[in-house]
Amino acid sequence: MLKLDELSFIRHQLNIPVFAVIIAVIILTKHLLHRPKYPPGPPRWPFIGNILHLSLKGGWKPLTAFRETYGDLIFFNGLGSTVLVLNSLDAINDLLDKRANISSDRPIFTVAGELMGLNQSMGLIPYGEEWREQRKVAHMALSLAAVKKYHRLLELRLTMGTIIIATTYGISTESAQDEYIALAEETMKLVGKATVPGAYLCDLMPVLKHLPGWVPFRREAELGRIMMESCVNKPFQQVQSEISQGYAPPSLVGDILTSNEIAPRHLNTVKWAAGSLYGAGAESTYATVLTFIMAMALNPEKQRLAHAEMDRVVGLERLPRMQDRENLPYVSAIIKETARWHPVVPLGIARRTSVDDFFRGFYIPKGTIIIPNLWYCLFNTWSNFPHLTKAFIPERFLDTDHSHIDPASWNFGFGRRVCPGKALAENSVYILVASLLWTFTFAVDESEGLVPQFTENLVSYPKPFKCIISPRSASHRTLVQDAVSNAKQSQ
Ligand code: HEM
Repeated sequence: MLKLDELSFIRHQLNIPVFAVIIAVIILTKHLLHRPKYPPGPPRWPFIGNILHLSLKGGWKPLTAFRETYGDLIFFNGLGSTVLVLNSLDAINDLLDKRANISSDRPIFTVAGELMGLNQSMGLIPYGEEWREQRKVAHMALSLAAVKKYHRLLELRLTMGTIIIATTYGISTESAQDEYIALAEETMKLVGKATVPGAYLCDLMPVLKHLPGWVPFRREAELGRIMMESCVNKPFQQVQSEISQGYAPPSLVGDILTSNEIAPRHLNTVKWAAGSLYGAGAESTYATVLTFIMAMALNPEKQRLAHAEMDRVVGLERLPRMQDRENLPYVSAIIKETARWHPVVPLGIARRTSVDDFFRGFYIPKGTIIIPNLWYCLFNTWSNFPHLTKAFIPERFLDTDHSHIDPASWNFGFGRRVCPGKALAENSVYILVASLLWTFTFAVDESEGLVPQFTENLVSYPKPFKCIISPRSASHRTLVQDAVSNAKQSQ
């Protein structure tokens, strides 16, 4: 350390500009040495940093391309935002599960959250008391024990949307289709687009939310808000009105509203917890089943193996049931391989850190958005054998040494915000896949060909494709027709 009189001596020996440069270099070096060390990432520009590199328009593809240069942790920084992309299951588990106390918040989506109003739903609500209350409501309907009572409903082979509407609000499947499902599906299209981090410039520069209402993204947000409110309010109000008229069919919302003293502030919690289930559950299940159909059309030999197992275990006289699952290992392996071949939530649902922290020696500032790049993690597991990665090989999950990580451990997220609908989703995907396999053969339409392509929204499903779906035999067709008319009569 130089003393004052030494400094003034040096100043007299050197001319003033040279002295100033030396001092500037010392200060800059000190600053650089003590600057927090962020994880690696693309080069930064002054002020805007490199945040604009973070275009998630191509879904997982641009992030995966960066991974080749920067490794498991990639950091983006600029315009007041910081984003950390995680490219390995170890890193994801370490941060989102083992350090869940600091990584369980969600990003602030100015457009989807604030302007459309989605920040009240369980998936986006900040980590805190209201979130905990909503999870408790969801747990009543979706715990392992609770979903057992839906087996009969699942065996009717209804779509997940119909099941959620029926169990949450007690609304019959036909009126659900007419009144609620079409609206919910339209709303989810907007939401799916709006909840990809960086989907709108306004999410990076929130000040833009003050632009006038005619600006296209503001108009989109207003439409989203109206649709969202309708989706959440309409079925809830129907249950309230049924209760006031003296009869409401059994349902999650009906049971809660009639069995407890509900404080008015809790009404909103129940309403949003219930409304969150359709949004979060229907599309991901639908995407899984469509991905399965595409995989089957492309892999006739795997399909034949599944048909053989089906015929052996279930036979030709009845449709598969829930309790057949443990005797259908190949069908279970097909379901796991479908999740691995194309995960339906390839970038998870982003998180946000709630304190400044160090992770693997790097500084991660409070408020950093965390994106788990699940797609890359699964691709990478077999990256030494690219042909094996892209191929659809259910057999990898029949390995007795269990060397392949079960998709159930990552497909539904991590830590405290893990998907509360996991048990219902697994049951529902199983019964739909088993029933489709029992009934149909899926084949590529040779005149059209089939190249797998997927959408790049939060929930990623196959882009429209053509394939030939035929009943496996006349007796399969008759049996299914009988099952459908019995199901209609029993509703
Ligand atoms: C195959 C079907 C499904 C998949 C792949 C899936 C996947 C996911 C994933 C990856 C998350 C993010 C978890 C995290 O942040 O770590 C999530 C959250 C969520 N899921 Fe699912 N899910 C499925 C079905 C369902 C169903 C059927 C429901 C409800 C009936 C549901 C309700 C939710 C809710 C409410 C959240 C937000 C939880 C929170 O933020 O606390 N999901 N899901």
